[in-house]
Amino acid sequence: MKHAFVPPADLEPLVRHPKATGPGQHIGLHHSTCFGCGDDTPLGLHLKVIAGDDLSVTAQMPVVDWMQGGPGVIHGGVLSAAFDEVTGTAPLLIGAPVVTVHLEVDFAKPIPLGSTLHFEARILGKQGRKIYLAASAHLGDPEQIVASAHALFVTIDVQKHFAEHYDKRVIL
Ligand SMILES: CCCCCCCCCCCC(=O)SCCNC(=O)CCNC(=O)[C@H](O)C(C)(C)COP(=O)(O)OP(=O)(O)OC[C@H]1O[C@@H](n2cnc3c(N)ncnc32)[C@H](O)[C@@H]1OP(=O)(O)O
Repeated sequence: MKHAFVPPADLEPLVRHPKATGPGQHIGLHHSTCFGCGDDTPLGLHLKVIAGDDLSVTAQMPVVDWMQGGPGVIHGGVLSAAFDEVTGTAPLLIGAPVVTVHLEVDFAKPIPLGSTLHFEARILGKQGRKIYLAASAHLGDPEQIVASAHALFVTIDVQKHFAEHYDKRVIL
């Protein structure tokens, strides 16, 4: 698949945190009302991201009617949000809470309503606080990639980062 993103050649390698979620296990929620992974959002992606056995994760997402963009196919923004969530969860494997600073999505094929997207994301490495990831999605045949993404996240101090807006959080 053609894409423009070029990760730096001198990325530092990373290893799993000793307390990282085990392979095959669901990586815990960011929080229960997160649009990407929360259980308590009436409209949300409800993604369950599963740890791989290295620095990778997987997730599946049924493409349901409210996700429609063009007639009969997924909206590109919904797909981008799913990539954001899946790639943004993977750094928990190295014990790093992060936020997105850059996300690039390549849309290769139309993705029909009624299909199920299978995501895979992997950590490529880091440079200081910057964590680089690559991800792809298929509809059941891993050889047929329908979309791919590259993401750059920056590690944060969770308490400090969200302090200013925490009192405005939505509680359901
Ligand atoms: C309950 C648990 C929940 C845990 C939270 C989990 C939630 C995950 C949810 C899914 C993910 C999301 O949607 S997150 C929501 C969307 N994202 C955000 O709201 C982030 C908004 N941005 C920010 O708040 C800020 O930019 C920060 C905090 C990320 C970085 O600011 P900073 O701390 O001042 O650091 P700064 O020096 O600017 O940047 C650090 C390094 O990153 C580089 N950098 C920064 N931005 C970019 C960029 N767009 N493209 C390239 N590089 C960039 C800088 O050059 C620098 O590199 P160098 O000079 O060091 O080389």
